[in-house]
Amino acid sequence: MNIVELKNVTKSFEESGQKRKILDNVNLAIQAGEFIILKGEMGAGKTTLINLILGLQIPESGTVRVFGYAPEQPESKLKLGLMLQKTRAPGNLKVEETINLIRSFYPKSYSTAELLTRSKLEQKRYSWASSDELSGGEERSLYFALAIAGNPEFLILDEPTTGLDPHARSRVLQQIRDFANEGKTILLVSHIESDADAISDLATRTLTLSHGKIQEVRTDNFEQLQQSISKFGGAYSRSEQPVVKPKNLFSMLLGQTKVELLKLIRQPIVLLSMLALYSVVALFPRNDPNALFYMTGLATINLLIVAIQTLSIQIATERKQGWVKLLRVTPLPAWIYLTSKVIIAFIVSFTGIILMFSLGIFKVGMSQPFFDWVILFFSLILGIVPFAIFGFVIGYTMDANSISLVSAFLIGLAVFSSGSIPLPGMPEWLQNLIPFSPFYHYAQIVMWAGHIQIAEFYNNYLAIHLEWLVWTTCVASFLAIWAYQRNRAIS
Ligand SMILES: Nc1ncnc2c1ncn2[C@@H]1O[C@H](COP(=O)(O)OP(=O)(O)OP(=O)(O)O)[C@@H](O)[C@H]1O
Repeated sequence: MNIVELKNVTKSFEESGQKRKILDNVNLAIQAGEFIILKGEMGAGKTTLINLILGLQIPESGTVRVFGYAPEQPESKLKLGLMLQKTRAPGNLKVEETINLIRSFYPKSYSTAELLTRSKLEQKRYSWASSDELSGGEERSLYFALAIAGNPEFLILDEPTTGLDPHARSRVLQQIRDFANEGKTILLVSHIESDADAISDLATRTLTLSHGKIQEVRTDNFEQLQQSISKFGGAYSRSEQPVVKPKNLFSMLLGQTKVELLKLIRQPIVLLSMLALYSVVALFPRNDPNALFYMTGLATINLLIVAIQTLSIQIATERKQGWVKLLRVTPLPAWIYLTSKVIIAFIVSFTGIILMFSLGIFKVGMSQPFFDWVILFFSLILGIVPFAIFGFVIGYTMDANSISLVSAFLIGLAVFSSGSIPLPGMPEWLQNLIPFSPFYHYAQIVMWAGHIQIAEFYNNYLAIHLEWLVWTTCVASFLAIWAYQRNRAIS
Protein backbone atom coordinates (compact mmCIF):
# COMPACT_ATOMS: atom_id res chain seq x y z
CA MET A 1 0.00 0.00 0.00
CA ASN A 2 1.15 3.53 -0.78
CA ILE A 3 1.28 6.50 1.61
CA VAL A 4 -0.88 8.54 -0.77
CA GLU A 5 -3.13 7.14 -3.47
CA LEU A 6 -5.24 9.16 -5.89
CA LYS A 7 -7.40 7.10 -8.22
CA ASN A 8 -9.19 8.72 -11.18
CA VAL A 9 -9.50 12.01 -9.32
CA THR A 10 -11.30 14.83 -11.10
CA LYS A 11 -11.91 18.31 -9.71
CA SER A 12 -13.44 21.29 -11.50
CA PHE A 13 -14.27 24.83 -10.52
CA GLU A 14 -16.78 27.21 -11.99
CA GLU A 15 -15.07 30.04 -13.91
CA SER A 16 -17.09 32.78 -15.65
CA GLY A 17 -20.12 30.50 -15.64
CA GLN A 18 -18.17 27.60 -17.17
CA LYS A 19 -16.73 24.51 -15.54
CA ARG A 20 -12.95 24.30 -15.69
CA LYS A 21 -11.28 20.96 -14.97
CA ILE A 22 -8.35 21.60 -12.63
CA LEU A 23 -7.58 17.91 -12.21
CA ASP A 24 -8.67 15.57 -14.95
CA ASN A 25 -8.82 11.88 -14.04
CA VAL A 26 -5.53 12.04 -12.12
CA ASN A 27 -3.84 8.89 -10.81
CA LEU A 28 -0.96 9.23 -8.38
CA ALA A 29 0.72 6.91 -5.91
CA ILE A 30 3.38 8.15 -3.47
CA GLN A 31 5.49 5.47 -1.87
CA ALA A 32 7.17 5.59 1.53
CA GLY A 33 10.61 7.19 1.29
CA GLU A 34 9.87 9.26 -1.81
CA PHE A 35 10.84 12.90 -2.24
CA ILE A 36 8.54 14.45 -4.79
CA ILE A 37 8.84 17.91 -6.28
CA LEU A 38 5.51 19.17 -7.60
CA LYS A 39 5.69 21.95 -10.18
CA GLY A 40 3.22 23.76 -12.38
CA GLU A 41 2.34 27.18 -13.71
CA MET A 42 0.41 29.66 -11.59
CA GLY A 43 -3.17 28.38 -11.23
CA ALA A 44 -2.26 24.92 -12.57
CA GLY A 45 -3.92 23.23 -9.57
CA LYS A 46 -1.04 22.39 -7.20
CA THR A 47 -2.81 23.75 -4.12
CA THR A 48 -6.03 22.01 -5.17
CA LEU A 49 -4.14 18.70 -5.36
CA ILE A 50 -2.72 19.26 -1.85
CA ASN A 51 -6.13 20.27 -0.50
CA LEU A 52 -7.57 17.01 -1.82
CA ILE A 53 -4.79 15.00 -0.16
CA LEU A 54 -5.41 16.87 3.12
CA GLY A 55 -9.19 16.41 2.95
CA LEU A 56 -9.72 20.18 2.79
CA GLN A 57 -11.55 19.73 -0.51
CA ILE A 58 -13.61 16.87 -1.82
CA PRO A 59 -13.01 15.38 -5.30
CA GLU A 60 -15.82 15.50 -7.83
CA SER A 61 -15.09 11.89 -8.70
CA GLY A 62 -12.42 9.36 -7.82
CA THR A 63 -10.88 8.43 -4.47
CA VAL A 64 -8.08 9.76 -2.28
CA ARG A 65 -6.39 7.67 0.41
CA VAL A 66 -3.71 8.77 2.88
CA PHE A 67 -2.03 6.00 4.90
CA GLY A 68 -4.92 3.85 3.64
CA TYR A 69 -7.59 6.10 5.16
CA ALA A 70 -9.94 8.67 3.65
CA PRO A 71 -8.29 12.10 4.27
CA GLU A 72 -11.18 13.28 6.48
CA GLN A 73 -10.57 10.40 8.90
CA PRO A 74 -8.54 11.44 11.96
CA GLU A 75 -6.25 8.39 11.50
CA SER A 76 -4.87 9.88 8.28
CA LYS A 77 -3.65 12.96 10.17
CA LEU A 78 -1.59 11.28 12.87
CA LYS A 79 1.54 10.86 10.74
CA LEU A 80 1.18 13.84 8.45
CA GLY A 81 2.78 17.29 8.64
CA LEU A 82 2.02 20.42 6.63
CA MET A 83 3.82 23.67 6.01
CA LEU A 84 1.58 26.21 4.34
CA GLN A 85 2.68 29.02 2.06
CA LYS A 86 1.19 31.62 4.38
CA THR A 87 0.34 31.07 8.05
CA ARG A 88 0.43 33.29 11.06
CA ALA A 89 0.25 31.94 14.58
CA PRO A 90 -2.29 33.67 16.84
CA GLY A 91 -0.97 36.84 18.46
CA ASN A 92 0.09 36.69 22.12
CA LEU A 93 1.75 33.30 21.83
CA LYS A 94 5.47 32.77 22.16
CA VAL A 95 7.54 30.56 19.85
CA GLU A 96 7.94 27.83 22.47
CA GLU A 97 4.24 27.87 23.38
CA THR A 98 3.18 27.64 19.73
CA ILE A 99 5.44 24.63 19.13
CA ASN A 100 4.29 23.04 22.38
CA LEU A 101 0.63 23.45 21.41
CA ILE A 102 0.94 21.78 18.01
CA ARG A 103 3.13 18.91 19.26
CA SER A 104 0.58 18.21 22.02
CA PHE A 105 -1.93 16.99 19.39
CA TYR A 106 0.29 14.10 18.25
CA PRO A 107 0.93 10.78 19.94
CA LYS A 108 4.57 10.37 18.82
CA SER A 109 5.71 13.98 18.72
CA TYR A 110 9.24 15.30 19.08
CA SER A 111 9.97 17.12 22.34
CA THR A 112 9.74 20.92 22.30
CA ALA A 113 13.48 21.14 23.05
CA GLU A 114 14.31 18.96 20.04
CA LEU A 115 12.06 20.99 17.76
CA LEU A 116 13.67 24.23 18.93
CA THR A 117 17.12 22.76 18.25
CA ARG A 118 16.17 21.40 14.84
CA SER A 119 14.72 24.72 13.77
CA LYS A 120 17.61 26.65 15.36
CA LEU A 121 15.14 28.73 17.36
CA GLU A 122 16.54 28.10 20.87
CA GLN A 123 17.50 31.78 21.18
CA LYS A 124 14.03 32.83 20.05
CA ARG A 125 11.98 30.52 22.25
CA TYR A 126 10.54 33.44 24.26
CA SER A 127 9.92 35.72 21.26
CA TRP A 128 6.38 36.36 20.10
CA ALA A 129 5.56 33.89 17.32
CA SER A 130 3.79 36.33 15.05
CA SER A 131 5.76 39.51 15.34
CA ASP A 132 8.73 41.34 13.88
CA GLU A 133 10.89 39.72 16.57
CA LEU A 134 11.37 36.86 14.07
CA SER A 135 13.13 37.38 10.75
CA GLY A 136 11.53 35.94 7.59
CA GLY A 137 13.82 32.89 7.74
CA GLU A 138 13.15 32.33 11.46
CA GLU A 139 9.43 32.58 10.86
CA ARG A 140 9.61 29.94 8.11
CA SER A 141 11.75 27.79 10.44
CA LEU A 142 9.00 28.06 13.07
CA TYR A 143 6.37 26.83 10.61
CA PHE A 144 8.73 24.06 9.51
CA ALA A 145 9.07 23.08 13.19
CA LEU A 146 5.25 23.04 13.48
CA ALA A 147 5.03 20.86 10.35
CA ILE A 148 7.40 18.25 11.77
CA ALA A 149 6.20 18.62 15.40
CA GLY A 150 4.25 15.36 15.30
CA ASN A 151 7.26 13.43 13.93
CA PRO A 152 5.36 12.82 10.69
CA GLU A 153 6.14 10.08 8.20
CA PHE A 154 4.76 12.22 5.40
CA LEU A 155 5.48 15.93 5.06
CA ILE A 156 3.81 18.34 2.64
CA LEU A 157 5.59 21.64 2.02
CA ASP A 158 3.76 24.29 0.02
CA GLU A 159 6.24 26.83 -1.40
CA PRO A 160 8.34 26.81 1.79
CA THR A 161 10.87 29.39 0.59
CA THR A 162 8.67 31.93 -1.17
CA GLY A 163 9.68 35.50 -0.36
CA LEU A 164 12.91 34.59 1.46
CA ASP A 165 16.36 36.05 0.87
CA PRO A 166 19.13 33.62 -0.24
CA HIS A 167 20.47 33.13 3.29
CA ALA A 168 17.04 32.35 4.80
CA ARG A 169 16.22 30.13 1.82
CA SER A 170 19.31 27.99 2.28
CA ARG A 171 18.48 27.70 6.02
CA VAL A 172 15.02 26.30 5.23
CA LEU A 173 16.32 24.03 2.45
CA GLN A 174 18.89 22.59 4.85
CA GLN A 175 16.15 21.75 7.36
CA ILE A 176 14.17 20.00 4.62
CA ARG A 177 17.31 18.11 3.56
CA ASP A 178 17.98 16.96 7.15
CA PHE A 179 14.44 15.69 7.49
CA ALA A 180 14.50 13.89 4.12
CA ASN A 181 17.77 12.20 5.08
CA GLU A 182 15.90 10.48 7.90
CA GLY A 183 13.98 8.55 5.24
CA LYS A 184 10.74 10.52 5.56
CA THR A 185 8.39 10.95 2.62
CA ILE A 186 8.16 14.51 1.30
CA LEU A 187 5.95 16.29 -1.20
CA LEU A 188 7.45 19.71 -1.99
CA VAL A 189 5.48 22.20 -4.03
CA SER A 190 7.72 24.78 -5.61
CA HIS A 191 7.70 26.98 -8.64
CA ILE A 192 11.16 28.32 -7.81
CA GLU A 193 13.56 26.56 -10.18
CA SER A 194 16.61 27.29 -8.00
CA ASP A 195 14.92 25.53 -5.04
CA ALA A 196 14.12 22.48 -7.13
CA ASP A 197 17.71 22.49 -8.40
CA ALA A 198 19.21 22.90 -4.93
CA ILE A 199 17.38 19.87 -3.65
CA SER A 200 17.13 17.82 -6.85
CA ASP A 201 19.74 15.31 -5.63
CA LEU A 202 17.14 14.10 -3.08
CA ALA A 203 14.19 13.92 -5.49
CA THR A 204 12.77 10.59 -6.57
CA ARG A 205 10.32 12.18 -9.02
CA THR A 206 9.41 15.59 -10.41
CA LEU A 207 5.73 15.96 -11.18
CA THR A 208 4.49 18.72 -13.44
CA LEU A 209 0.82 19.63 -13.33
CA SER A 210 -0.51 21.08 -16.57
CA HIS A 211 -4.03 21.24 -18.03
CA GLY A 212 -5.34 18.90 -15.35
CA LYS A 213 -2.82 16.13 -16.03
CA ILE A 214 0.38 15.10 -14.26
CA GLN A 215 3.60 14.43 -16.14
CA GLU A 216 6.34 12.72 -14.17
CA VAL A 217 10.09 12.53 -14.52
CA ARG A 218 11.80 9.84 -12.48
CA THR A 219 15.34 10.13 -11.17
CA ASP A 220 17.92 7.49 -10.29
CA ASN A 221 16.73 7.76 -6.68
CA PHE A 222 13.36 6.40 -7.78
CA GLU A 223 14.96 3.30 -9.30
CA GLN A 224 17.07 2.79 -6.15
CA LEU A 225 13.94 3.07 -4.00
CA GLN A 226 12.18 0.44 -6.14
CA GLN A 227 15.16 -1.88 -5.73
CA SER A 228 15.19 -1.45 -1.96
CA ILE A 229 11.42 -2.00 -1.86
CA SER A 230 11.67 -5.23 -3.81
CA LYS A 231 14.63 -6.30 -1.62
CA PHE A 232 13.28 -5.31 1.79
CA GLY A 233 9.55 -5.05 1.02
CA GLY A 234 9.51 -1.40 2.07
CA ALA A 235 6.12 -0.40 0.64
CA TYR A 236 3.70 0.98 3.19
CA SER A 237 1.04 -1.40 4.43
CA ARG A 238 -1.67 -0.18 6.80
CA SER A 239 -2.23 -3.62 8.28
CA GLU A 240 1.50 -4.06 9.02
CA GLN A 241 1.94 -0.69 10.73
CA PRO A 242 1.79 -0.53 14.53
CA VAL A 243 -1.49 1.11 15.50
CA VAL A 244 -0.87 4.69 16.64
CA LYS A 245 -3.52 5.79 19.08
CA PRO A 246 -4.66 9.44 18.92
CA LYS A 247 -4.03 11.64 21.97
CA ASN A 248 -6.60 11.71 24.71
CA LEU A 249 -9.32 14.24 23.76
CA PHE A 250 -9.46 15.68 27.27
CA SER A 251 -5.75 16.49 27.28
CA MET A 252 -6.13 18.15 23.85
CA LEU A 253 -9.01 20.24 25.18
CA LEU A 254 -6.97 21.20 28.23
CA GLY A 255 -3.97 22.24 26.09
CA GLN A 256 -6.08 24.29 23.68
CA THR A 257 -7.99 25.95 26.55
CA LYS A 258 -4.71 26.82 28.29
CA VAL A 259 -3.58 28.59 25.13
CA GLU A 260 -6.87 30.51 24.85
CA LEU A 261 -6.50 31.55 28.50
CA LEU A 262 -2.95 32.79 27.86
CA LYS A 263 -4.21 34.82 24.91
CA LEU A 264 -6.91 36.36 27.12
CA ILE A 265 -4.55 37.22 29.97
CA ARG A 266 -2.01 38.73 27.60
CA GLN A 267 -4.62 40.97 26.02
CA PRO A 268 -6.22 42.25 29.25
CA ILE A 269 -8.01 45.08 27.46
CA VAL A 270 -10.68 42.60 26.23
CA LEU A 271 -11.35 41.26 29.72
CA LEU A 272 -11.15 44.68 31.39
CA SER A 273 -13.51 46.35 28.92
CA MET A 274 -16.04 43.52 29.38
CA LEU A 275 -15.80 43.86 33.17
CA ALA A 276 -16.19 47.64 32.84
CA LEU A 277 -19.41 47.09 30.87
CA TYR A 278 -20.75 44.78 33.60
CA SER A 279 -19.76 47.32 36.26
CA VAL A 280 -22.09 49.99 34.84
CA VAL A 281 -24.62 48.54 37.30
CA ALA A 282 -22.76 50.36 40.09
CA LEU A 283 -24.10 53.64 38.66
CA PHE A 284 -27.75 52.66 39.20
CA PRO A 285 -29.58 54.65 41.94
CA ARG A 286 -29.77 52.82 45.27
CA ASN A 287 -32.98 50.84 45.88
CA ASP A 288 -34.33 51.65 42.40
CA PRO A 289 -37.33 49.26 41.91
CA ASN A 290 -36.41 48.84 38.22
CA ALA A 291 -32.74 48.07 38.89
CA LEU A 292 -33.08 44.33 38.30
CA PHE A 293 -34.77 44.94 34.95
CA TYR A 294 -31.97 47.28 33.79
CA MET A 295 -29.33 44.95 35.12
CA THR A 296 -30.60 41.91 33.23
CA GLY A 297 -30.91 44.03 30.07
CA LEU A 298 -27.28 45.08 30.45
CA ALA A 299 -26.20 41.50 31.11
CA THR A 300 -27.94 40.16 27.98
CA ILE A 301 -26.33 42.86 25.81
CA ASN A 302 -22.87 42.06 27.22
CA LEU A 303 -23.43 38.34 26.68
CA LEU A 304 -24.58 38.95 23.11
CA ILE A 305 -21.44 41.01 22.42
CA VAL A 306 -19.26 38.07 23.54
CA ALA A 307 -21.38 35.48 21.69
CA ILE A 308 -21.89 37.29 18.42
CA GLN A 309 -18.88 39.57 18.13
CA THR A 310 -15.89 38.44 20.19
CA LEU A 311 -16.07 34.75 19.27
CA SER A 312 -16.72 35.33 15.57
CA ILE A 313 -13.95 37.92 15.15
CA GLN A 314 -11.44 35.52 16.70
CA ILE A 315 -12.44 32.69 14.36
CA ALA A 316 -12.49 34.94 11.27
CA THR A 317 -9.03 36.34 12.12
CA GLU A 318 -7.46 32.93 12.71
CA ARG A 319 -9.11 31.65 9.53
CA LYS A 320 -7.66 34.51 7.50
CA GLN A 321 -4.20 33.92 8.95
CA GLY A 322 -4.28 30.29 7.76
CA TRP A 323 -4.15 29.11 11.39
CA VAL A 324 -7.53 27.34 11.23
CA LYS A 325 -6.40 25.52 8.07
CA LEU A 326 -3.20 24.40 9.78
CA LEU A 327 -5.16 23.15 12.81
CA ARG A 328 -7.54 21.24 10.53
CA VAL A 329 -4.81 19.01 9.22
CA THR A 330 -3.65 18.17 12.73
CA PRO A 331 -5.49 15.50 14.76
CA LEU A 332 -7.23 18.26 16.78
CA PRO A 333 -11.00 17.86 16.26
CA ALA A 334 -12.77 21.09 15.22
CA TRP A 335 -15.17 20.83 18.16
CA ILE A 336 -12.24 21.05 20.62
CA TYR A 337 -11.01 24.22 18.93
CA LEU A 338 -14.50 25.75 19.27
CA THR A 339 -15.19 24.40 22.78
CA SER A 340 -11.99 25.92 24.15
CA LYS A 341 -13.14 29.33 22.88
CA VAL A 342 -16.57 28.80 24.46
CA ILE A 343 -14.95 27.87 27.80
CA ILE A 344 -13.01 31.15 27.81
CA ALA A 345 -16.13 33.11 26.80
CA PHE A 346 -17.91 31.38 29.69
CA ILE A 347 -15.15 32.32 32.15
CA VAL A 348 -15.34 35.99 31.05
CA SER A 349 -19.15 35.97 31.27
CA PHE A 350 -19.18 34.13 34.60
CA THR A 351 -16.77 36.66 36.14
CA GLY A 352 -18.77 39.57 34.68
CA ILE A 353 -22.15 38.34 35.90
CA ILE A 354 -20.88 37.57 39.39
CA LEU A 355 -19.34 41.04 39.54
CA MET A 356 -22.63 42.52 38.33
CA PHE A 357 -24.74 40.61 40.88
CA SER A 358 -22.36 41.59 43.70
CA LEU A 359 -22.53 45.28 42.76
CA GLY A 360 -26.32 44.94 42.46
CA ILE A 361 -26.63 43.45 45.94
CA PHE A 362 -24.07 45.49 47.84
CA LYS A 363 -24.06 48.81 45.96
CA VAL A 364 -27.60 49.14 44.60
CA GLY A 365 -29.36 47.23 47.37
CA MET A 366 -31.10 44.57 45.25
CA SER A 367 -32.38 41.64 47.23
CA GLN A 368 -33.88 38.30 46.33
CA PRO A 369 -33.39 34.71 47.56
CA PHE A 370 -30.05 33.08 46.67
CA PHE A 371 -31.81 30.38 44.60
CA ASP A 372 -33.40 33.08 42.40
CA TRP A 373 -29.96 34.54 41.67
CA VAL A 374 -28.83 31.04 40.62
CA ILE A 375 -31.83 30.58 38.28
CA LEU A 376 -31.24 34.03 36.80
CA PHE A 377 -27.55 33.23 36.25
CA PHE A 378 -28.27 29.97 34.39
CA SER A 379 -31.06 31.52 32.32
CA LEU A 380 -28.73 34.28 31.19
CA ILE A 381 -25.93 31.84 30.29
CA LEU A 382 -27.98 28.99 28.75
CA GLY A 383 -30.18 31.35 26.76
CA ILE A 384 -27.11 32.71 24.99
CA VAL A 385 -26.15 29.29 23.52
CA PRO A 386 -28.03 29.60 20.16
CA PHE A 387 -26.54 33.06 19.61
CA ALA A 388 -23.02 31.81 20.36
CA ILE A 389 -23.51 29.04 17.77
CA PHE A 390 -24.68 31.72 15.35
CA GLY A 391 -21.43 33.56 16.18
CA PHE A 392 -19.55 30.53 14.78
CA VAL A 393 -21.59 30.82 11.56
CA ILE A 394 -20.53 34.46 11.19
CA GLY A 395 -16.91 33.61 12.04
CA TYR A 396 -16.75 30.92 9.35
CA THR A 397 -18.51 32.94 6.64
CA MET A 398 -17.46 36.59 7.02
CA ASP A 399 -14.21 38.48 7.27
CA ALA A 400 -13.21 40.12 10.54
CA ASN A 401 -13.69 43.69 9.24
CA SER A 402 -17.34 43.18 8.30
CA ILE A 403 -18.16 41.34 11.53
CA SER A 404 -18.09 44.46 13.75
CA LEU A 405 -20.66 46.12 11.51
CA VAL A 406 -22.90 43.04 11.30
CA SER A 407 -22.72 42.36 15.02
CA ALA A 408 -23.52 46.01 15.85
CA PHE A 409 -26.60 45.66 13.63
CA LEU A 410 -27.57 42.33 15.26
CA ILE A 411 -27.18 43.69 18.79
CA GLY A 412 -29.29 46.72 17.84
CA LEU A 413 -31.86 44.33 16.40
CA ALA A 414 -31.72 42.29 19.61
CA VAL A 415 -32.48 45.34 21.76
CA PHE A 416 -35.29 46.45 19.49
CA SER A 417 -36.86 43.02 18.97
CA SER A 418 -36.60 42.00 22.62
CA GLY A 419 -39.78 44.06 23.03
CA SER A 420 -38.51 45.41 26.34
CA ILE A 421 -38.11 49.00 25.16
CA PRO A 422 -41.37 50.82 24.46
CA LEU A 423 -41.17 52.42 21.01
CA PRO A 424 -44.10 54.78 20.67
CA GLY A 425 -45.51 55.12 17.17
CA MET A 426 -44.22 51.74 16.02
CA PRO A 427 -46.59 50.40 13.32
CA GLU A 428 -48.72 47.46 14.41
CA TRP A 429 -47.40 45.09 11.74
CA LEU A 430 -43.84 45.66 13.08
CA GLN A 431 -45.06 45.10 16.64
CA ASN A 432 -46.61 41.81 15.50
CA LEU A 433 -43.26 40.61 14.14
CA ILE A 434 -41.53 40.85 17.54
CA PRO A 435 -42.67 37.40 18.81
CA PHE A 436 -40.85 35.87 15.81
CA SER A 437 -37.53 37.13 17.10
CA PRO A 438 -35.40 34.64 19.11
CA PHE A 439 -34.11 37.66 21.09
CA TYR A 440 -37.67 38.28 22.32
CA HIS A 441 -37.91 34.73 23.69
CA TYR A 442 -34.48 35.00 25.33
CA ALA A 443 -35.61 38.25 27.00
CA GLN A 444 -38.84 36.56 28.15
CA ILE A 445 -36.93 33.69 29.77
CA VAL A 446 -34.68 36.15 31.59
CA MET A 447 -37.76 38.11 32.75
CA TRP A 448 -39.28 34.89 34.06
CA ALA A 449 -36.06 33.99 35.91
CA GLY A 450 -35.78 37.44 37.48
CA HIS A 451 -39.52 37.64 38.37
CA ILE A 452 -39.54 40.92 36.47
CA GLN A 453 -43.00 42.23 35.74
CA ILE A 454 -42.33 45.66 34.29
CA ALA A 455 -45.42 46.92 32.43
CA GLU A 456 -46.59 43.30 32.33
CA PHE A 457 -43.84 42.58 29.87
CA TYR A 458 -43.43 38.93 30.87
CA ASN A 459 -46.30 36.99 29.29
CA ASN A 460 -46.21 33.65 31.19
CA TYR A 461 -45.73 31.38 28.13
CA LEU A 462 -42.47 29.88 29.41
CA ALA A 463 -42.80 26.57 27.50
CA ILE A 464 -43.23 28.41 24.19
CA HIS A 465 -40.17 30.60 24.86
CA LEU A 466 -38.08 27.54 25.70
CA GLU A 467 -39.28 25.80 22.54
CA TRP A 468 -38.27 28.82 20.48
CA LEU A 469 -34.77 28.79 21.91
CA VAL A 470 -34.46 25.02 21.32
CA TRP A 471 -35.39 25.24 17.68
CA THR A 472 -33.23 28.37 17.22
CA THR A 473 -30.34 26.28 18.60
CA CYS A 474 -31.12 23.53 16.05
CA VAL A 475 -31.23 25.99 13.14
CA ALA A 476 -28.02 27.72 14.31
CA SER A 477 -26.25 24.32 14.67
CA PHE A 478 -27.38 23.29 11.19
CA LEU A 479 -26.07 26.60 9.79
CA ALA A 480 -22.80 26.22 11.72
CA ILE A 481 -22.21 22.75 10.22
CA TRP A 482 -22.99 24.13 6.76
CA ALA A 483 -20.64 27.12 7.29
CA TYR A 484 -17.86 24.83 8.54
CA GLN A 485 -18.20 22.43 5.59
CA ARG A 486 -18.40 25.30 3.12
CA ASN A 487 -15.30 26.87 4.58
CA ARG A 488 -13.54 23.52 4.35
CA ALA A 489 -14.34 23.34 0.65
CA ILE A 490 -13.11 26.84 -0.20
CA SER A 491 -10.18 27.31 2.19
N1 LIG B 1 -12.59 27.26 -4.20
C1 LIG B 1 -12.38 27.63 -5.47
N2 LIG B 1 -13.39 28.14 -6.20
C2 LIG B 1 -13.20 28.50 -7.49
N3 LIG B 1 -12.03 28.39 -8.14
C3 LIG B 1 -10.98 27.91 -7.45
C4 LIG B 1 -11.09 27.50 -6.08
N4 LIG B 1 -9.89 27.04 -5.67
C5 LIG B 1 -9.06 27.17 -6.74
N5 LIG B 1 -9.71 27.68 -7.79
C6 LIG B 1 -9.15 27.94 -9.12
O1 LIG B 1 -8.51 26.76 -9.55
C7 LIG B 1 -7.30 27.07 -10.22
C8 LIG B 1 -6.16 26.31 -9.59
O2 LIG B 1 -5.89 26.91 -8.34
P1 LIG B 1 -4.70 26.42 -7.39
O3 LIG B 1 -4.64 27.35 -6.25
O4 LIG B 1 -4.87 24.98 -7.13
O5 LIG B 1 -3.44 26.62 -8.36
P2 LIG B 1 -1.89 26.62 -8.00
O6 LIG B 1 -1.21 25.78 -9.02
O7 LIG B 1 -1.68 26.23 -6.59
O8 LIG B 1 -1.54 28.14 -8.20
P3 LIG B 1 -0.38 29.04 -7.50
O9 LIG B 1 0.94 28.53 -7.96
O10 LIG B 1 -0.68 30.41 -8.00
O11 LIG B 1 -0.57 28.93 -6.00
C9 LIG B 1 -7.14 28.58 -10.18
O12 LIG B 1 -7.59 29.10 -11.42
C10 LIG B 1 -8.07 29.01 -9.06
O13 LIG B 1 -8.61 30.27 -9.33
